[in-house]
Amino acid sequence: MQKLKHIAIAGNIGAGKTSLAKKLAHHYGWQTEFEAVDENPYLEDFYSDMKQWSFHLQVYFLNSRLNQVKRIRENDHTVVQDRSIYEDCFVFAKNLHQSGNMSERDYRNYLELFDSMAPVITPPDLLIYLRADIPKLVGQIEKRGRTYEESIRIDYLKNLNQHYEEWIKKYEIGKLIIIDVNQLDYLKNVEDFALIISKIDTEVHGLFSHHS
Ligand SMILES: Nc1ncnc2c1ncn2[C@@H]1O[C@H](COP(=O)(O)OP(=O)(O)OP(=O)(O)O)[C@@H](O)[C@H]1O
Repeated sequence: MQKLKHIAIAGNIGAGKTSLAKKLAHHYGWQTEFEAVDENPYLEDFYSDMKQWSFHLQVYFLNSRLNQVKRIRENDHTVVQDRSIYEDCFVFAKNLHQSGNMSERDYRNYLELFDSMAPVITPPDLLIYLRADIPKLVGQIEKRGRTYEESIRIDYLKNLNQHYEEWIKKYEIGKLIIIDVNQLDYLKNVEDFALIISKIDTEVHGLFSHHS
C-alpha cells in the first residue's frame, strides 16, 4: 500500500497551522517540520521595513523550505509541515511584489530561483488549507503576542487572504482539504478536532486504499 508521506498545512498568519500540525502529529504518530521563527535572521527587520528586507527574507524562506522538503522526502516517517513552499512564492512573494514592497528585478530574480528549484520540489501528498477571516487571524495573532507581529496591518492580512484564495482555487498538484476554521476551536473542543480527523481519514482512505 502506498504511504501518505508528506502532509502540508497551509494558511494565513495566525490561521493555526502550527497548533494543528502538533495535534495531528500526536494523533497519527507523524513527525513535524516547523519553521524555526526564533532563528530567522530577517523576520523582525522585515516587519519593521518590508521594502528593505522583502527579498532577503524570501530567499531565506525559499532555501529553508526547500531543505524541509528534502528532509521530508529522505525521511521514512510521515511528516506534517506547517506551510508549504508554494505559499512563499504564490502568496507572500507575489503579494510583496504587487503591493510595491518587492521591486520588479528582485521579484524576477526570485521567480527564476524558484523555477531553478522546481525539479527538486515535490508537492505534498495532502495539503490542508485552513481558511480564516480577518477577525479570527487578528485574534490569534494577538493571543500569541509576538512583538514584531504587532505591526501587521489589516490590509496586509486581507491581501494575503486574497492571494491564498486565488492560489487554492488553482491548486491541482495534489490532494486538497479545505477547512473553514472561523467557527472551530480544535484546541479546546474535541468534537472540532474530531471533525478535522474525519475529513483527513476520508481523504486518506480514498487516496490510498485502492492502491493496496
Ligand atoms: N514567505 C514568507 N514571507 C513573509 N513572511 C513569512 C513567510 N513565511 C512565513 N512568514 C512569517 O513568519 C512568521 C512565522 O510564521 P509561523 O511559521 O509561526 O506561522 P504563522 O503564519 O504565524 O502560522 P500559524 O499561526 O498558522 O501557526 C509569521 O509572522 C509569518 O507571517
